[in-house]
Amino acid sequence: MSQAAAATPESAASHPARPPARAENRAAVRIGALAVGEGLPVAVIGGGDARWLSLRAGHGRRSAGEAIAEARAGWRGPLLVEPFSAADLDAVAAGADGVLVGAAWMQDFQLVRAAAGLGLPMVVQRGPAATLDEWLAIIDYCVAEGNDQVVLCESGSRTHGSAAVLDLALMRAAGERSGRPVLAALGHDAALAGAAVAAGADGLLLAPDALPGAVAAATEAATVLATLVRQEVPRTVAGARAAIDRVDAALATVLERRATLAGTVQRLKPVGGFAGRDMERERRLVAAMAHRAPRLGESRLAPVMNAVIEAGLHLAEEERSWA
Ligand SMILES: O=C(O)C(=O)C[C@]1(C(=O)O)C=C[C@@H](O)C=C1
Repeated sequence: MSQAAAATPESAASHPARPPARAENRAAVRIGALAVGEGLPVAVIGGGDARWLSLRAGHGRRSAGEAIAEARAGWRGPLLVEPFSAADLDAVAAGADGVLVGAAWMQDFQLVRAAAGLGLPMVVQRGPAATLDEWLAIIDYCVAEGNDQVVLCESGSRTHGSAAVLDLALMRAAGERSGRPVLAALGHDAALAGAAVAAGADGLLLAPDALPGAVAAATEAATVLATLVRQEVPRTVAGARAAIDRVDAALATVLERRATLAGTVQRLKPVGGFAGRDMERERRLVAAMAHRAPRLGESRLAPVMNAVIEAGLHLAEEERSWA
């Protein structure tokens, strides 16, 4: 660390916090072409990565075969299906890539066993009053049927008759204790997508009819935020490039935001733009950044930040309203 960096007030005294190291790549479960639990990216089910269909929604009045065929007609990717009863299981086996065990019937052991017997991957939602032990016990029912492909999905507890409250600590504990991938069921609202990703969700489950805005917000959290809060260790060129693409997505988001803020400073300063350049301020911000990027260090960061700052100043001059 240089003396200048040590003297910089913006810089933290201690080392920057590392994203939590979580047991990535632990026991990935494949749902069709989608691998859940293989690290990043976090899967968005009910979004671009996979769809799901609930036969419960129709209370068994609709033919399972027809409903699955209809879902398949509009979607070629991975499809999860939640059966209404054992009568649906043949159609599920024929047309689905995985079975969703809904929160309402997590403890219908007969149906869970029969569904597990299909051999398809199982996504097991936690019943609204189920404890962690009761939830994890469902894995044993599946394994007893010879089905080891289990993903756990936290879908919330009911408190005082209100909407379900997602328990992200429980989701995390379920992942750690079981060594299985975990999902967070967000319903129609992606407001907790970032929190779920930070808490270690391997995937987000949105309602089948979630609006595009919610899908976009969940996808953004799964891509951009996940990169900032989770570590990944790719082992192939393709994997490393995919990881770089995610980092670049985060970098672009941050660069755009920085350019906007730099433009604000130009408008507010007595002398803005290149004419008002403050090299001492630039030196100090590079020194502060070197704390978070110690291997790059000040000497490598300085030209990068010079380019970033100059791009911001050019943009501000183009959009000149401060002059
Ligand atoms: O902080 C300022 O005074 C700015 O104008 C912003 C900014 C920057 O982009 O960070 C740009 C030019 C200055 O030389 C220093 C910093």
